[in-house]
Amino acid sequence: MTRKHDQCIKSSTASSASASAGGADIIIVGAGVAGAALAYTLGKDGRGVHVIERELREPDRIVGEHLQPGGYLKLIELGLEDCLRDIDAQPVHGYAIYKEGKHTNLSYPLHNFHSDVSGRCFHNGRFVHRMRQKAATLSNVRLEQGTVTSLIEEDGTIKGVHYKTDKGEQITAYAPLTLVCDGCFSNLRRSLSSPQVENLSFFVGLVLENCDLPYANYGHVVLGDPSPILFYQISSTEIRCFVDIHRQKLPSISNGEMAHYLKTVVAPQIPPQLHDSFIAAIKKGKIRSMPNRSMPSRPRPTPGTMLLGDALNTRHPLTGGGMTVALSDVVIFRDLLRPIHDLHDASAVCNHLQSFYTLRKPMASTINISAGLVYKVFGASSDIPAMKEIRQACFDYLSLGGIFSDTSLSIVSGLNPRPLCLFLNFSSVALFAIYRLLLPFPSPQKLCLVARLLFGAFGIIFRIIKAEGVSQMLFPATLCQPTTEQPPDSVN
Ligand SMILES: Cc1cc2nc3c(=O)[nH]c(=O)nc-3n(C[C@H](O)[C@H](O)[C@H](O)COP(=O)(O)OP(=O)(O)OC[C@H]3O[C@@H](n4cnc5c(N)ncnc54)[C@H](O)[C@@H]3O)c2cc1C
Repeated sequence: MTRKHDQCIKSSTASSASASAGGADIIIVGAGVAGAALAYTLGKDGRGVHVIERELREPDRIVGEHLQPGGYLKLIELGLEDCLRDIDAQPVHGYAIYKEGKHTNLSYPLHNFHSDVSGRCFHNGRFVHRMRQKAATLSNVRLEQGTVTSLIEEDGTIKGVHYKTDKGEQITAYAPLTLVCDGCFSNLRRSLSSPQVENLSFFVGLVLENCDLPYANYGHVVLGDPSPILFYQISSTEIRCFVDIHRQKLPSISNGEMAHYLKTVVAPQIPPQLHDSFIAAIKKGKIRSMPNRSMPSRPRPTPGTMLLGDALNTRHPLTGGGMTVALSDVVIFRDLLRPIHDLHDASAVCNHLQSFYTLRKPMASTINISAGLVYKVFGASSDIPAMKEIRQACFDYLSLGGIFSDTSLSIVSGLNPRPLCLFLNFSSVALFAIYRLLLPFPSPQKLCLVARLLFGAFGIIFRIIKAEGVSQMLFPATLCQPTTEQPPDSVN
Protein backbone atom coordinates (compact mmCIF):
# COMPACT_ATOMS: atom_id res chain seq x y z
CA MET A 1 0.00 0.00 0.00
CA THR A 2 1.22 3.52 -0.65
CA ARG A 3 1.45 5.88 2.25
CA LYS A 4 2.59 9.39 1.47
CA HIS A 5 3.16 11.25 4.66
CA ASP A 6 5.26 14.24 5.36
CA GLN A 7 7.68 12.93 7.93
CA CYS A 8 7.58 16.26 9.66
CA ILE A 9 4.86 18.81 10.24
CA LYS A 10 6.06 22.34 9.58
CA SER A 11 6.77 24.00 12.86
CA SER A 12 5.75 27.65 12.91
CA THR A 13 8.51 30.14 13.60
CA ALA A 14 8.67 31.20 17.17
CA SER A 15 9.34 34.68 18.36
CA SER A 16 11.49 34.67 21.47
CA ALA A 17 9.08 36.46 23.78
CA SER A 18 6.05 34.75 22.40
CA ALA A 19 3.62 35.92 25.06
CA SER A 20 1.54 33.67 22.83
CA ALA A 21 1.85 36.80 20.74
CA GLY A 22 -0.92 35.60 18.47
CA GLY A 23 -3.06 35.59 21.62
CA ALA A 24 -3.65 31.87 22.04
CA ASP A 25 -6.58 30.99 24.28
CA ILE A 26 -5.11 27.62 25.09
CA ILE A 27 -1.62 26.16 25.24
CA ILE A 28 -1.41 22.39 24.85
CA VAL A 29 1.74 20.69 26.07
CA GLY A 30 2.34 17.50 24.08
CA ALA A 31 0.72 16.41 20.82
CA GLY A 32 0.34 12.69 21.45
CA VAL A 33 -3.03 10.93 21.39
CA ALA A 34 -4.71 13.31 23.86
CA GLY A 35 -2.93 16.54 22.88
CA ALA A 36 -3.38 16.15 19.11
CA ALA A 37 -7.08 15.23 19.49
CA LEU A 38 -7.62 18.21 21.82
CA ALA A 39 -5.82 20.59 19.45
CA TYR A 40 -8.12 19.62 16.62
CA THR A 41 -11.39 19.63 18.53
CA LEU A 42 -10.72 22.88 20.43
CA GLY A 43 -9.47 24.48 17.23
CA LYS A 44 -12.71 23.41 15.52
CA ASP A 45 -14.60 25.12 18.33
CA GLY A 46 -12.86 28.36 17.38
CA ARG A 47 -10.24 28.53 20.15
CA GLY A 48 -6.81 29.92 19.41
CA VAL A 49 -4.60 26.92 20.20
CA HIS A 50 -0.82 26.84 20.57
CA VAL A 51 0.53 23.28 20.73
CA ILE A 52 4.08 22.72 21.93
CA GLU A 53 5.35 19.24 21.12
CA ARG A 54 8.82 17.90 21.85
CA GLU A 55 9.15 16.02 18.55
CA LEU A 56 7.01 16.76 15.52
CA ARG A 57 8.44 14.01 13.32
CA GLU A 58 6.24 10.92 12.97
CA PRO A 59 6.70 9.04 16.26
CA ASP A 60 8.14 5.53 16.19
CA ARG A 61 6.94 3.82 19.33
CA ILE A 62 5.44 0.58 20.51
CA VAL A 63 2.55 1.98 22.56
CA GLY A 64 -1.07 2.67 21.61
CA GLU A 65 -1.46 0.31 18.67
CA HIS A 66 -4.84 -1.24 19.49
CA LEU A 67 -7.81 1.10 19.68
CA GLN A 68 -10.89 -0.45 21.26
CA PRO A 69 -14.30 0.00 19.55
CA GLY A 70 -15.33 2.37 22.38
CA GLY A 71 -12.34 4.53 21.48
CA TYR A 72 -13.25 4.40 17.81
CA LEU A 73 -16.71 5.75 18.70
CA LYS A 74 -15.02 8.64 20.53
CA LEU A 75 -12.87 9.30 17.49
CA ILE A 76 -16.07 9.61 15.44
CA GLU A 77 -17.51 12.06 17.99
CA LEU A 78 -14.37 14.15 17.54
CA GLY A 79 -14.53 13.99 13.73
CA LEU A 80 -11.11 12.32 13.63
CA GLU A 81 -11.98 8.86 12.33
CA ASP A 82 -10.45 9.69 8.95
CA CYS A 83 -7.04 9.71 10.67
CA LEU A 84 -7.25 5.91 10.57
CA ARG A 85 -7.62 5.91 6.78
CA ASP A 86 -4.58 5.43 4.55
CA ILE A 87 -2.37 4.23 7.40
CA ASP A 88 -2.98 0.55 6.71
CA ALA A 89 -4.98 0.24 9.98
CA GLN A 90 -6.51 -3.20 10.48
CA PRO A 91 -10.03 -3.86 11.81
CA VAL A 92 -10.29 -5.93 15.00
CA HIS A 93 -13.46 -7.86 15.75
CA GLY A 94 -12.59 -9.40 19.10
CA TYR A 95 -10.14 -11.69 20.84
CA ALA A 96 -8.89 -15.26 20.52
CA ILE A 97 -7.78 -16.43 23.96
CA TYR A 98 -5.41 -19.36 24.46
CA LYS A 99 -4.85 -21.25 27.70
CA GLU A 100 -2.90 -24.48 28.12
CA GLY A 101 -3.63 -25.83 24.65
CA LYS A 102 -7.29 -24.77 24.56
CA HIS A 103 -8.63 -21.65 22.96
CA THR A 104 -11.82 -19.66 22.64
CA ASN A 105 -12.83 -17.03 20.14
CA LEU A 106 -14.78 -13.99 21.35
CA SER A 107 -16.33 -11.27 19.21
CA TYR A 108 -17.05 -7.72 20.35
CA PRO A 109 -20.82 -7.27 20.85
CA LEU A 110 -21.27 -4.80 18.01
CA HIS A 111 -24.68 -5.92 16.66
CA ASN A 112 -26.25 -2.54 17.49
CA PHE A 113 -23.59 -0.45 15.77
CA HIS A 114 -22.82 0.61 12.23
CA SER A 115 -20.79 -2.05 10.39
CA ASP A 116 -17.78 0.29 10.29
CA VAL A 117 -17.52 0.26 14.10
CA SER A 118 -14.88 -2.17 15.38
CA GLY A 119 -11.50 -2.05 17.05
CA ARG A 120 -8.50 -0.92 15.00
CA CYS A 121 -4.83 -1.81 15.12
CA PHE A 122 -2.15 0.35 13.50
CA HIS A 123 1.23 1.96 13.89
CA ASN A 124 0.64 4.49 16.66
CA GLY A 125 3.05 7.00 15.11
CA ARG A 126 1.10 7.09 11.84
CA PHE A 127 -2.17 7.69 13.70
CA VAL A 128 -0.78 10.45 15.92
CA HIS A 129 0.93 12.08 12.95
CA ARG A 130 -2.35 12.13 11.01
CA MET A 131 -4.16 13.78 13.93
CA ARG A 132 -1.40 16.40 14.18
CA GLN A 133 -1.63 17.06 10.45
CA LYS A 134 -5.38 17.45 10.67
CA ALA A 135 -5.12 19.86 13.60
CA ALA A 136 -2.48 21.87 11.71
CA THR A 137 -4.90 22.46 8.83
CA LEU A 138 -6.91 24.79 11.10
CA SER A 139 -5.66 28.36 10.84
CA ASN A 140 -6.23 29.01 14.55
CA VAL A 141 -4.09 26.02 15.61
CA ARG A 142 -0.35 26.54 15.76
CA LEU A 143 1.92 23.52 16.20
CA GLU A 144 5.42 24.20 17.34
CA GLN A 145 8.32 21.94 18.13
CA GLY A 146 9.68 22.61 21.60
CA THR A 147 10.15 21.06 25.03
CA VAL A 148 8.20 22.62 27.84
CA THR A 149 10.51 22.93 30.82
CA SER A 150 8.15 24.44 33.40
CA LEU A 151 4.80 26.03 34.03
CA ILE A 152 4.56 29.73 34.91
CA GLU A 153 2.76 30.18 38.17
CA GLU A 154 1.61 33.50 39.65
CA ASP A 155 -0.36 33.59 42.90
CA GLY A 156 -1.43 29.98 42.54
CA THR A 157 -2.62 30.41 38.94
CA ILE A 158 -0.86 28.92 35.90
CA LYS A 159 -0.29 31.64 33.34
CA GLY A 160 1.62 29.74 30.65
CA VAL A 161 4.83 27.82 30.06
CA HIS A 162 8.57 28.15 29.57
CA TYR A 163 9.86 26.05 26.70
CA LYS A 164 12.96 25.44 24.71
CA THR A 165 12.95 25.22 20.94
CA ASP A 166 15.04 22.73 18.98
CA LYS A 167 17.43 25.61 18.24
CA GLY A 168 17.99 26.02 21.97
CA GLU A 169 15.99 29.24 22.35
CA GLN A 170 14.26 29.71 25.72
CA ILE A 171 10.74 30.99 25.15
CA THR A 172 7.86 32.05 27.36
CA ALA A 173 4.29 31.63 26.21
CA TYR A 174 1.18 32.86 28.02
CA ALA A 175 -2.43 31.78 27.71
CA PRO A 176 -5.47 31.82 30.00
CA LEU A 177 -5.58 28.00 29.94
CA THR A 178 -2.71 25.49 29.71
CA LEU A 179 -3.55 21.83 29.09
CA VAL A 180 -0.81 19.46 30.13
CA CYS A 181 -0.82 16.28 28.00
CA ASP A 182 2.82 15.26 28.23
CA GLY A 183 2.13 11.55 28.61
CA CYS A 184 3.01 8.82 31.08
CA PHE A 185 6.52 10.15 31.78
CA SER A 186 5.17 13.65 32.48
CA ASN A 187 7.58 15.87 34.33
CA LEU A 188 5.00 18.63 34.75
CA ARG A 189 2.27 16.73 36.59
CA ARG A 190 3.99 16.76 39.98
CA SER A 191 2.90 20.33 40.71
CA LEU A 192 -0.67 19.67 39.52
CA SER A 193 -1.44 16.33 41.12
CA SER A 194 -0.30 13.86 43.74
CA PRO A 195 0.75 11.01 41.44
CA GLN A 196 1.08 7.54 42.92
CA VAL A 197 2.78 5.62 40.15
CA GLU A 198 2.98 1.85 40.50
CA ASN A 199 5.47 0.06 38.25
CA LEU A 200 3.80 -3.21 37.34
CA SER A 201 5.71 -4.93 34.57
CA PHE A 202 7.32 -4.46 31.17
CA PHE A 203 5.99 -5.13 27.72
CA VAL A 204 8.70 -6.54 25.50
CA GLY A 205 7.75 -5.87 21.88
CA LEU A 206 8.65 -7.60 18.60
CA VAL A 207 7.24 -7.32 15.10
CA LEU A 208 6.44 -10.59 13.30
CA GLU A 209 6.41 -10.70 9.51
CA ASN A 210 5.47 -13.27 6.86
CA CYS A 211 2.79 -15.00 8.93
CA ASP A 212 -0.94 -14.86 9.55
CA LEU A 213 -2.77 -14.85 12.84
CA PRO A 214 -4.76 -18.06 13.39
CA TYR A 215 -7.92 -15.91 13.50
CA ALA A 216 -7.69 -13.02 11.07
CA ASN A 217 -8.69 -9.65 12.55
CA TYR A 218 -8.76 -10.88 16.13
CA GLY A 219 -6.39 -9.87 18.89
CA HIS A 220 -4.68 -13.00 20.25
CA VAL A 221 -4.00 -13.40 23.96
CA VAL A 222 -1.99 -16.36 25.19
CA LEU A 223 -2.54 -16.79 28.93
CA GLY A 224 1.00 -18.01 29.29
CA ASP A 225 3.19 -19.03 32.18
CA PRO A 226 4.41 -16.91 33.92
CA SER A 227 2.58 -14.10 32.14
CA PRO A 228 0.47 -13.23 29.07
CA ILE A 229 1.61 -12.83 25.47
CA LEU A 230 -0.32 -10.65 23.00
CA PHE A 231 -0.47 -10.61 19.21
CA TYR A 232 -2.31 -8.22 16.93
CA GLN A 233 -2.06 -7.16 13.32
CA ILE A 234 -0.70 -3.59 13.13
CA SER A 235 -0.50 -3.44 9.32
CA SER A 236 -1.35 -5.76 6.44
CA THR A 237 2.10 -7.36 6.77
CA GLU A 238 3.09 -6.95 10.42
CA ILE A 239 1.97 -8.52 13.68
CA ARG A 240 2.83 -6.88 16.98
CA CYS A 241 3.83 -9.29 19.71
CA PHE A 242 4.02 -8.16 23.34
CA VAL A 243 5.38 -10.35 26.10
CA ASP A 244 4.54 -9.19 29.60
CA ILE A 245 7.46 -9.57 31.99
CA HIS A 246 7.37 -8.93 35.72
CA ARG A 247 9.07 -5.66 36.68
CA GLN A 248 11.79 -7.34 38.73
CA LYS A 249 12.58 -10.05 36.21
CA LEU A 250 13.40 -8.23 32.97
CA PRO A 251 16.24 -10.13 31.25
CA SER A 252 18.89 -7.95 29.64
CA ILE A 253 18.32 -7.30 25.94
CA SER A 254 21.93 -6.26 25.30
CA ASN A 255 23.65 -9.41 26.60
CA GLY A 256 21.27 -11.84 24.86
CA GLU A 257 19.42 -13.02 27.99
CA MET A 258 16.17 -11.66 26.60
CA ALA A 259 16.54 -13.53 23.29
CA HIS A 260 17.25 -16.70 25.25
CA TYR A 261 14.19 -16.16 27.48
CA LEU A 262 11.95 -15.53 24.46
CA LYS A 263 13.21 -18.64 22.65
CA THR A 264 13.10 -21.04 25.57
CA VAL A 265 10.19 -19.85 27.77
CA VAL A 266 7.87 -17.94 25.43
CA ALA A 267 8.22 -19.60 22.00
CA PRO A 268 6.96 -23.04 23.15
CA GLN A 269 3.71 -21.45 24.38
CA ILE A 270 2.66 -19.50 21.29
CA PRO A 271 0.33 -20.77 18.54
CA PRO A 272 2.37 -22.99 16.15
CA GLN A 273 1.43 -20.83 13.10
CA LEU A 274 3.39 -17.94 14.60
CA HIS A 275 6.39 -19.88 15.87
CA ASP A 276 8.83 -19.51 12.95
CA SER A 277 8.16 -15.81 12.48
CA PHE A 278 8.55 -15.29 16.22
CA ILE A 279 11.98 -16.94 16.16
CA ALA A 280 12.90 -14.93 13.05
CA ALA A 281 11.88 -11.69 14.82
CA ILE A 282 14.10 -12.57 17.79
CA LYS A 283 17.02 -13.26 15.44
CA LYS A 284 16.42 -9.93 13.68
CA GLY A 285 17.10 -8.39 17.05
CA LYS A 286 14.73 -5.43 17.10
CA ILE A 287 13.48 -6.15 20.61
CA ARG A 288 12.08 -3.12 22.45
CA SER A 289 10.63 -2.73 25.91
CA MET A 290 8.34 -0.29 27.70
CA PRO A 291 7.42 -0.09 31.38
CA ASN A 292 3.79 -0.75 32.25
CA ARG A 293 2.52 1.49 34.99
CA SER A 294 -0.64 2.22 36.80
CA MET A 295 -1.55 5.61 38.24
CA PRO A 296 -5.02 6.59 39.46
CA SER A 297 -6.00 10.24 38.87
CA ARG A 298 -5.21 12.45 41.87
CA PRO A 299 -5.48 15.99 40.47
CA ARG A 300 -4.98 19.15 42.53
CA PRO A 301 -7.37 21.78 41.18
CA THR A 302 -5.16 24.62 39.92
CA PRO A 303 -6.59 27.69 38.16
CA GLY A 304 -5.29 28.17 34.62
CA THR A 305 -4.48 24.55 33.91
CA MET A 306 -5.69 20.95 33.58
CA LEU A 307 -4.00 17.59 33.23
CA LEU A 308 -5.26 15.15 30.60
CA GLY A 309 -4.30 11.81 29.08
CA ASP A 310 -1.67 9.56 30.62
CA ALA A 311 -0.21 12.50 32.54
CA LEU A 312 -3.41 12.39 34.61
CA ASN A 313 -4.15 8.69 34.76
CA THR A 314 -2.66 5.43 33.46
CA ARG A 315 -3.45 1.73 33.70
CA HIS A 316 -1.83 -1.55 32.63
CA PRO A 317 -1.99 -1.78 28.80
CA LEU A 318 -2.94 -5.48 28.72
CA THR A 319 -6.53 -4.61 27.76
CA GLY A 320 -5.51 -1.78 25.39
CA GLY A 321 -7.68 0.87 27.05
CA GLY A 322 -5.42 3.93 27.34
CA MET A 323 -6.34 5.67 24.09
CA THR A 324 -10.04 5.00 24.68
CA VAL A 325 -9.84 6.75 28.05
CA ALA A 326 -7.79 9.61 26.58
CA LEU A 327 -10.23 10.17 23.69
CA SER A 328 -13.25 9.90 25.97
CA ASP A 329 -11.64 12.51 28.27
CA VAL A 330 -11.11 14.81 25.29
CA VAL A 331 -14.81 14.58 24.34
CA ILE A 332 -15.91 15.29 27.93
CA PHE A 333 -13.47 18.17 28.31
CA ARG A 334 -14.49 19.77 24.99
CA ASP A 335 -18.19 19.58 25.87
CA LEU A 336 -17.57 21.06 29.30
CA LEU A 337 -15.50 23.92 27.91
CA ARG A 338 -17.89 24.74 25.06
CA PRO A 339 -20.20 27.17 26.90
CA ILE A 340 -17.27 29.18 28.29
CA HIS A 341 -16.29 31.86 25.80
CA ASP A 342 -13.90 33.90 27.91
CA LEU A 343 -11.26 31.87 29.71
CA HIS A 344 -9.67 34.77 31.60
CA ASP A 345 -11.43 34.31 34.95
CA ALA A 346 -9.13 31.44 35.89
CA SER A 347 -10.76 30.62 39.25
CA ALA A 348 -14.29 30.50 37.83
CA VAL A 349 -13.14 28.41 34.87
CA CYS A 350 -11.30 26.08 37.23
CA ASN A 351 -14.41 25.63 39.39
CA HIS A 352 -16.52 24.92 36.34
CA LEU A 353 -14.04 22.35 35.01
CA GLN A 354 -13.82 20.41 38.26
CA SER A 355 -16.80 18.28 37.28
CA PHE A 356 -14.58 16.88 34.50
CA TYR A 357 -12.92 14.60 37.05
CA THR A 358 -16.27 13.09 38.01
CA LEU A 359 -17.79 13.02 34.53
CA ARG A 360 -14.82 11.03 33.25
CA LYS A 361 -15.22 8.37 35.93
CA PRO A 362 -17.71 6.00 34.27
CA MET A 363 -15.46 5.38 31.24
CA ALA A 364 -12.10 5.85 32.97
CA SER A 365 -12.92 3.74 36.03
CA THR A 366 -14.51 0.93 34.03
CA ILE A 367 -11.43 0.65 31.84
CA ASN A 368 -8.94 1.20 34.66
CA ILE A 369 -10.53 -1.39 36.91
CA SER A 370 -10.97 -3.97 34.17
CA ALA A 371 -7.31 -3.49 33.16
CA GLY A 372 -6.25 -3.86 36.79
CA LEU A 373 -8.37 -6.97 37.25
CA VAL A 374 -7.28 -8.68 34.04
CA TYR A 375 -3.66 -7.97 34.89
CA LYS A 376 -4.01 -9.20 38.47
CA VAL A 377 -5.74 -12.39 37.38
CA PHE A 378 -3.72 -13.27 34.28
CA GLY A 379 -0.60 -11.19 34.54
CA ALA A 380 1.15 -11.05 37.81
CA SER A 381 2.72 -14.02 39.47
CA SER A 382 0.66 -13.78 42.58
CA ASP A 383 0.29 -14.84 46.18
CA ILE A 384 -3.47 -14.31 46.06
CA PRO A 385 -5.36 -17.33 47.43
CA ALA A 386 -6.93 -19.72 44.92
CA MET A 387 -5.54 -17.76 41.94
CA LYS A 388 -5.27 -20.90 39.80
CA GLU A 389 -9.01 -21.54 40.27
CA ILE A 390 -9.88 -17.89 39.61
CA ARG A 391 -7.88 -17.96 36.33
CA GLN A 392 -9.49 -21.18 35.15
CA ALA A 393 -12.96 -19.94 36.10
CA CYS A 394 -12.44 -16.72 34.11
CA PHE A 395 -11.32 -18.65 31.04
CA ASP A 396 -14.20 -21.14 31.27
CA TYR A 397 -16.71 -18.34 31.89
CA LEU A 398 -15.58 -16.51 28.75
CA SER A 399 -15.68 -19.78 26.82
CA LEU A 400 -19.42 -20.02 27.57
CA GLY A 401 -19.85 -17.29 24.93
CA GLY A 402 -23.17 -15.48 24.42
CA ILE A 403 -24.19 -13.02 27.10
CA PHE A 404 -21.29 -14.15 29.34
CA SER A 405 -18.51 -13.13 26.99
CA ASP A 406 -20.51 -10.25 25.48
CA THR A 407 -20.75 -8.45 28.81
CA SER A 408 -17.08 -8.96 29.61
CA LEU A 409 -15.98 -7.77 26.18
CA SER A 410 -18.32 -4.78 26.17
CA ILE A 411 -16.67 -3.65 29.41
CA VAL A 412 -13.07 -4.08 28.25
CA SER A 413 -13.77 -2.49 24.88
CA GLY A 414 -15.22 0.74 26.23
CA LEU A 415 -18.70 -0.01 24.85
CA ASN A 416 -20.22 -0.32 28.32
CA PRO A 417 -18.75 2.39 30.56
CA ARG A 418 -20.54 1.38 33.77
CA PRO A 419 -18.43 0.43 36.78
CA LEU A 420 -21.44 -1.18 38.44
CA CYS A 421 -21.84 -3.53 35.46
CA LEU A 422 -18.19 -4.42 35.79
CA PHE A 423 -18.69 -5.24 39.46
CA LEU A 424 -21.76 -7.40 38.72
CA ASN A 425 -19.93 -9.16 35.89
CA PHE A 426 -17.01 -9.89 38.18
CA SER A 427 -19.40 -11.20 40.85
CA SER A 428 -21.03 -13.54 38.35
CA VAL A 429 -17.61 -14.95 37.40
CA ALA A 430 -16.96 -15.58 41.11
CA LEU A 431 -20.36 -17.31 41.49
CA PHE A 432 -19.60 -19.42 38.43
CA ALA A 433 -16.27 -20.42 39.96
CA ILE A 434 -17.95 -21.39 43.25
CA TYR A 435 -20.64 -23.40 41.45
CA ARG A 436 -17.95 -25.36 39.57
CA LEU A 437 -15.87 -25.94 42.64
CA LEU A 438 -18.73 -27.31 44.68
CA LEU A 439 -19.87 -29.81 42.03
CA PRO A 440 -20.89 -32.61 42.34
CA PHE A 441 -21.10 -32.34 46.17
CA PRO A 442 -19.68 -29.80 48.63
CA SER A 443 -17.01 -31.08 51.00
CA PRO A 444 -15.09 -29.31 53.80
CA GLN A 445 -12.00 -29.03 51.54
CA LYS A 446 -14.08 -27.55 48.75
CA LEU A 447 -15.73 -25.06 51.10
CA CYS A 448 -12.31 -24.04 52.30
CA LEU A 449 -11.21 -23.45 48.69
CA VAL A 450 -14.39 -21.44 48.04
CA ALA A 451 -13.61 -19.22 51.02
CA ARG A 452 -10.06 -18.68 49.74
CA LEU A 453 -11.38 -17.92 46.28
CA LEU A 454 -13.91 -15.37 47.54
CA PHE A 455 -11.29 -13.76 49.74
CA GLY A 456 -8.82 -13.58 46.85
CA ALA A 457 -11.26 -12.43 44.16
CA PHE A 458 -13.06 -9.74 46.14
CA GLY A 459 -9.80 -8.66 47.77
CA ILE A 460 -8.50 -7.83 44.29
CA ILE A 461 -11.54 -5.89 43.12
CA PHE A 462 -12.03 -3.94 46.35
CA ARG A 463 -8.40 -2.81 46.37
CA ILE A 464 -8.66 -1.59 42.79
CA ILE A 465 -12.03 0.11 43.35
CA LYS A 466 -10.66 1.87 46.43
CA ALA A 467 -7.78 3.30 44.40
CA GLU A 468 -10.30 4.66 41.85
CA GLY A 469 -12.44 6.44 44.47
CA VAL A 470 -15.60 4.57 45.45
CA SER A 471 -18.24 7.33 45.57
CA GLN A 472 -17.06 9.24 42.48
CA MET A 473 -17.00 6.02 40.55
CA LEU A 474 -20.22 4.33 41.60
CA PHE A 475 -22.41 7.39 42.26
CA PRO A 476 -21.13 10.15 39.97
CA ALA A 477 -24.60 11.70 39.65
CA THR A 478 -24.65 12.53 43.36
CA LEU A 479 -21.40 14.46 43.06
CA CYS A 480 -21.95 16.77 40.14
CA GLN A 481 -24.66 18.18 37.94
CA PRO A 482 -22.65 20.22 35.48
CA THR A 483 -25.53 20.96 33.14
CA THR A 484 -27.41 22.94 35.80
CA GLU A 485 -24.37 25.08 36.62
CA GLN A 486 -23.91 28.42 34.97
CA PRO A 487 -20.62 28.52 33.11
CA PRO A 488 -18.59 31.49 34.37
CA ASP A 489 -19.01 33.84 31.42
CA SER A 490 -22.70 33.21 31.00
CA VAL A 491 -23.41 34.77 34.40
CA ASN A 492 -24.75 38.32 33.99
C1 LIG B 1 3.62 -0.68 26.34
C2 LIG B 1 2.35 0.08 26.16
C3 LIG B 1 1.41 -0.35 25.24
C4 LIG B 1 0.22 0.33 25.09
N1 LIG B 1 -0.71 -0.15 24.22
C5 LIG B 1 -1.91 0.45 24.12
C6 LIG B 1 -2.90 -0.05 23.24
O1 LIG B 1 -2.70 -1.03 22.53
N2 LIG B 1 -4.08 0.59 23.20
C7 LIG B 1 -4.34 1.71 23.94
O2 LIG B 1 -5.44 2.26 23.87
N3 LIG B 1 -3.41 2.22 24.76
C8 LIG B 1 -2.21 1.62 24.87
N4 LIG B 1 -1.26 2.15 25.69
C9 LIG B 1 -1.54 3.42 26.37
C10 LIG B 1 -1.50 4.60 25.39
O3 LIG B 1 -0.26 4.60 24.71
C11 LIG B 1 -1.69 5.91 26.15
O4 LIG B 1 -2.83 5.80 26.96
C12 LIG B 1 -1.85 7.09 25.21
O5 LIG B 1 -0.77 7.21 24.34
C13 LIG B 1 -1.97 8.36 26.07
O6 LIG B 1 -1.94 9.51 25.27
P1 LIG B 1 -1.24 10.84 25.81
O7 LIG B 1 -1.49 11.88 24.79
O8 LIG B 1 -1.61 11.12 27.20
O9 LIG B 1 0.31 10.50 25.86
P2 LIG B 1 1.26 10.26 24.62
O10 LIG B 1 0.52 9.70 23.49
O11 LIG B 1 2.43 9.52 25.16
O12 LIG B 1 1.73 11.73 24.20
C14 LIG B 1 2.54 12.56 25.01
C15 LIG B 1 3.20 13.58 24.09
O13 LIG B 1 3.80 14.59 24.89
C16 LIG B 1 5.06 14.91 24.33
N5 LIG B 1 5.85 15.49 25.42
C17 LIG B 1 6.29 14.88 26.54
N6 LIG B 1 6.93 15.75 27.34
C18 LIG B 1 6.90 16.95 26.71
C19 LIG B 1 7.39 18.24 27.04
N7 LIG B 1 8.03 18.48 28.19
N8 LIG B 1 7.19 19.26 26.16
C20 LIG B 1 6.52 19.04 24.99
N9 LIG B 1 6.03 17.84 24.63
C21 LIG B 1 6.22 16.81 25.49
C22 LIG B 1 5.59 13.59 23.81
O14 LIG B 1 6.59 13.79 22.82
C23 LIG B 1 4.32 12.96 23.25
O15 LIG B 1 4.12 13.30 21.90
C24 LIG B 1 -0.05 1.48 25.87
C25 LIG B 1 0.89 1.93 26.80
C26 LIG B 1 2.07 1.23 26.96
C27 LIG B 1 3.07 1.70 27.98
